[in-house]
Amino acid sequence: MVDGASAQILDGTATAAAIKDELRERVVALKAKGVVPGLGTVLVGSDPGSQWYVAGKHRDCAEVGIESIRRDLPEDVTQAELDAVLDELNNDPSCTGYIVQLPLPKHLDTDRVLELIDPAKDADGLHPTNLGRLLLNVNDPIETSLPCTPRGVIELVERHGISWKGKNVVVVGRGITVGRAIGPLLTRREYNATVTLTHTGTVDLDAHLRQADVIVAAAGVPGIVTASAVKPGAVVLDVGVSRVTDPETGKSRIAGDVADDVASVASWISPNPGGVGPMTRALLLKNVVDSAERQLP
Ligand SMILES: Nc1nc2c(c(=O)[nH]1)N[C@@H](CN(C=O)c1ccc(C(=O)N[C@@H](CCC(=O)O)C(=O)O)cc1)CN2
Repeated sequence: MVDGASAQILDGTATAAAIKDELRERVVALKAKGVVPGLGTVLVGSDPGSQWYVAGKHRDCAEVGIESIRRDLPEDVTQAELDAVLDELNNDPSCTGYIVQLPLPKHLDTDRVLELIDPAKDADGLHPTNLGRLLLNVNDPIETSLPCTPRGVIELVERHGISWKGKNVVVVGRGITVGRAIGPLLTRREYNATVTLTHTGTVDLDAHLRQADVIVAAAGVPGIVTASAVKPGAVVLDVGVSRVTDPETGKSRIAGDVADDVASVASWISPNPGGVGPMTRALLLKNVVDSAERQLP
């Protein structure tokens, strides 16, 4: 965008609401065939952000008719006690899929926890088997869950009539939930994008960004993507979530990875909040419904 114009909005709130409407109908059809989808959540500790996300997941489930099971554990839960809860959910037939809210307190072993989730019940798509299947491309068509945020980013763009085909995509951030997982998806023949994975150690990040038709900013570094590094007309997705304290008000707020002035250069931009976050939640529900449908005889 140029001449004082502002980018169009990739509206995650409205798109997530449309996805939930579709899921509601699919849940009704599943129940008519005797399959009741149920999402479990495991929350350790009392981090306000994590509590808010988990409460949101249960509200979302109620909205579309998915049953939900909640396991809230104290901050000082032992690894053995947590392992036992995972074992219980793995063996609970009413729980068709579940997630462990991340991050976990430091004394717990996140890799072990993700490995203990039954891959068939891994609603986040973060079990090593499921991430491996994504890399090996055996999960195409989808047979087990794919990570929710990458799926959310892809659908948010497509549902605004924008094709990924032939696009040069620059991803910023190498985390497991977004950065590392989105490349293997977007390079599938179905999307045919070309993906460059950059990160906070990349030399001359801005030079990479200037080549991008689409930027997926998921580094968790407030304002790392600035207008001067964005090609006019690029599509920009802000996935970053950092909590910062406003020096003027003293209040805490969410800061994304994309600086405000990028809206004057990009053609489309996802707001934050209201962009990728609601899509992450909607795609979690979609993972649960997809996996319940795979259980149909
Ligand atoms: N097990 C997982 N843990 C975490 C994941 C995940 O996908 N699986 N992602 C994030 C947290 N997250 C979901 O769990 C999440 C983050 C943000 C939002 C969201 O809707 N955000 C709102 C703004 C919220 C606010 O103002 O605080 C928005 O973007 O509009 C949903 C889900 C880390 N952990």
